[in-house]
Amino acid sequence: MEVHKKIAVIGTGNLGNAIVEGMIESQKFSADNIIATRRQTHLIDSLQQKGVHTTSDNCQAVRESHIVILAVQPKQLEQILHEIADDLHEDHIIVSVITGVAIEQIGRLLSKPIAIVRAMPNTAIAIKQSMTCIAHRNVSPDSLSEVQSIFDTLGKTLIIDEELMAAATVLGACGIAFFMRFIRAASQGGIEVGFHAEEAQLIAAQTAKGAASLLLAHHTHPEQEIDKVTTPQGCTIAGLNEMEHNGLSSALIKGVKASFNRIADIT
Ligand SMILES: NC(=O)C1=CN([C@@H]2O[C@H](COP(=O)(O)OP(=O)(O)OC[C@H]3O[C@@H](n4cnc5c(N)ncnc54)[C@H](OP(=O)(O)O)[C@@H]3O)[C@@H](O)[C@H]2O)C=CC1
Ligand SMILES: O=C(O)[C@@H]1CCC=N1
Repeated sequence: MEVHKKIAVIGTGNLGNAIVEGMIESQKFSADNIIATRRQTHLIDSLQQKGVHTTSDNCQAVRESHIVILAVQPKQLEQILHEIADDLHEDHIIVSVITGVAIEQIGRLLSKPIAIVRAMPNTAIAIKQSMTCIAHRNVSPDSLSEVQSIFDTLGKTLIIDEELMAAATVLGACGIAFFMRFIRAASQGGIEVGFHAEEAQLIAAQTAKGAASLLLAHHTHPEQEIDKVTTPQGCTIAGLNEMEHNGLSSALIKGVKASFNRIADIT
């Protein structure tokens, strides 16, 4: 489905940039219909070269758009809302990808009846492979499906209760960094056992993609797929058990919980 509505991304940093890149890559959005803002606009010249309208004028971006994606850091939100409040009207849909800020908080800061949806994508949105969790309160079915269809073109989506948004952030958004670190460690191991760095990374990354794809295609539990790899008295079980003796699963679970606990301190 093509998206013809004008979309403003307020705060085109790491995530905002990935969102815009994904929209362009998908060819479902015309670059003409995307307005990307940040104060240092020269840092998004690459988007401008692809036809995106770039500006530091958040109010103009809001006036010219229908959907407003807020992608600034949590500490920058209040000032942004103050700045754009007068230009927001009831036909706008706000999509906040900001960590740790509730819909109710945004609504209170705006004190206007505007549809607000929270979305939690990850940086794989740049290549249309995001996992995006979406939460809303009292948004019309049409507005919700409009927002969901945007993220559907950029990966997979799941509608969740807002209470689960912090958990979604950790598992889905921070998860990109967690899996990257796993791939880096696997690559480093691969170098120890004989590969050049680029070869080791290719093997580790494609293998990680294959493992994830198996779960998504078969709808199996990871242990079922592990059982198919662990030949009796073989090298896989020897390696896996050594990793577990050193706390692999425990470290990952503790890391997820540490990230989750940090979200409560963000705002
Ligand atoms: N990075 C990620 O993987 C994910 C991030 N998030 C959330 O997304 C949000 C953004 O994170 P991230 O992209 O990492 O952070 P960044 O700091 O990279 O991006 C924030 C951007 O906002 C811009 N900005 C700040 N103030 C203004 C302003 N007054 N007007 C316009 N633009 C402004 C900054 O640019 P400049 O200084 O030039 O104005 C900056 O590029 C956060 O709330 C984060 O929690 C959610 C999921 C994943
Ligand atoms: O690290 C952060 O706070 C943000 C939220 C999820 C990914 N990056």
